[in-house]
Amino acid sequence: MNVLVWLKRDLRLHDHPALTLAAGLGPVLPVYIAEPSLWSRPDASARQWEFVAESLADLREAMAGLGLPLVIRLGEAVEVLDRLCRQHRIARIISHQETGIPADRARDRRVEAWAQGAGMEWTKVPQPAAEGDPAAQPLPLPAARAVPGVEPGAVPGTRALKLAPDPCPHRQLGGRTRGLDLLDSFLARRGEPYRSALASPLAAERACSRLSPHLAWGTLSGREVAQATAIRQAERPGGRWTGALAEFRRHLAARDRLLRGPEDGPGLSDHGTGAAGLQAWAEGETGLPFLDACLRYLRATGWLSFPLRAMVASVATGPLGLESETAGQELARRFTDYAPAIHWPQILALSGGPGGQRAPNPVRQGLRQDPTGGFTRRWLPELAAVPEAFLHEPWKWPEARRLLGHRYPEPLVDFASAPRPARKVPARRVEAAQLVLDLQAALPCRAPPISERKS
Ligand SMILES: Cc1cc2nc3c(=O)[nH]c(=O)nc-3n(C[C@H](O)[C@H](O)[C@H](O)COP(=O)(O)OP(=O)(O)OC[C@H]3O[C@@H](n4cnc5c(N)ncnc54)[C@H](O)[C@@H]3O)c2cc1C
Repeated sequence: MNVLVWLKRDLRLHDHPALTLAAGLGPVLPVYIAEPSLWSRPDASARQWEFVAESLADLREAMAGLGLPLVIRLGEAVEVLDRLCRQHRIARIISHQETGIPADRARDRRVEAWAQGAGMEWTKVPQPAAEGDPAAQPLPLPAARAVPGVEPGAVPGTRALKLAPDPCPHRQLGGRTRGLDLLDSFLARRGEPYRSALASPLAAERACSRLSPHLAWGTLSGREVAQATAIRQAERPGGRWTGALAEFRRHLAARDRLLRGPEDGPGLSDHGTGAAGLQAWAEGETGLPFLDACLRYLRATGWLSFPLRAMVASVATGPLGLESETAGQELARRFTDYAPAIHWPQILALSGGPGGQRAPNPVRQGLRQDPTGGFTRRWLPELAAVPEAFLHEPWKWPEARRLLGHRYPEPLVDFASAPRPARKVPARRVEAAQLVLDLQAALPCRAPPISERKS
């Protein structure tokens, strides 16, 4: 029986239950479909596609080593699957289960309707969980035979997908090899100060695992990352490692819970309010230096640590008054690691969900997390002349009139009098948001962004 394995956010060969199942049934045709209708959504971006394209090239090479050509097609899922199944006498399709936004689910419903009409069996298997059955080992490389004679097809470029230019000079690069290098260096060296470094913009870049795009697009499985961490824990490295590794596993478990939680996320049909603050916020031109530095860093790298994501999101939906969907879409496009099942519950939780989060004050955050201003100055060169004492509040600088309104904007909001957001959250979203709040409450860097409340 010829079996088609439909790859989506699982761009690897290792620990791949769908591929393992297929390999046991007969010759395999692994296919990735670049779907224009999904890549034209307002939460998709060229930086995400470029990461995926690099991961596909890496996967293609790894599969070639096993004699298994990776097939890549540009087109809508139903048409591509229909054509491949007819041309190559496919009897069954196997893929992983996904949590996603309504657009993904609508696509899945169309594929289900087609499969039913065509008499095609489509089996969806769960992605391996990071935590759960401790005896369940990551799956080894499958010994698969290929369906012969399939034209492999090229990896489409961003132009073919009509993605807008999205310069991201410090973006993380895709491919499993890079993911494994990050995992090794995190567990061997970088991760020791993980707990204390999360909130610091300078330290987090190195002390966080930086595995998120690899987990989001599946070049590594959560289970293999958790298992490698368990092996490191068994070595009892001691000192700060003990807390760091336990905390890291807790985050992997939180990811699992969100991926298995209620599917949610907005329809993404709403392009937002067009509020005047949107562009300033998105470009890092709000006049609040630490916030702007974080936003510009995100634009250039595609990544921010958890506490800083929480700050930029809650300032947007709180004091700046942006719609959560608008702000969430803007952030989603900037994140190379965009994962709807994680992203949207976070956005909802930070925009007035259970517990009604109040935005942290970026001035206070700047003074606390970047006291000498190294990070802020790096991303805001126009503040070079501002003395350290005024860097996070340049409007208090006696010579501010030389700067504000010319080379750097006046602050967009007066933070001291910013209102608390109050939005009604639909009941079906509450459970997902609550998971996020549980995690936030337990974060070691309690201090800054999320738990801070102004009197
Ligand atoms: C507003 C907002 C939006 C977010 N959007 C995304 C997103 O689109 N994609 C994404 O992967 N993460 C998202 N996160 C969660 C978190 O910020 C990132 O996973 C993390 O910063 C990625 O860096 P890292 O890989 O170095 O994480 P580490 O701290 O090293 O954690 C390891 C892994 O655990 C998972 N993880 C970490 N924190 C969380 C969390 N709070 N909830 C669920 N899983 C977590 C991630 O897969 C991460 O790669 C968001 C957080 C906020 C506040």
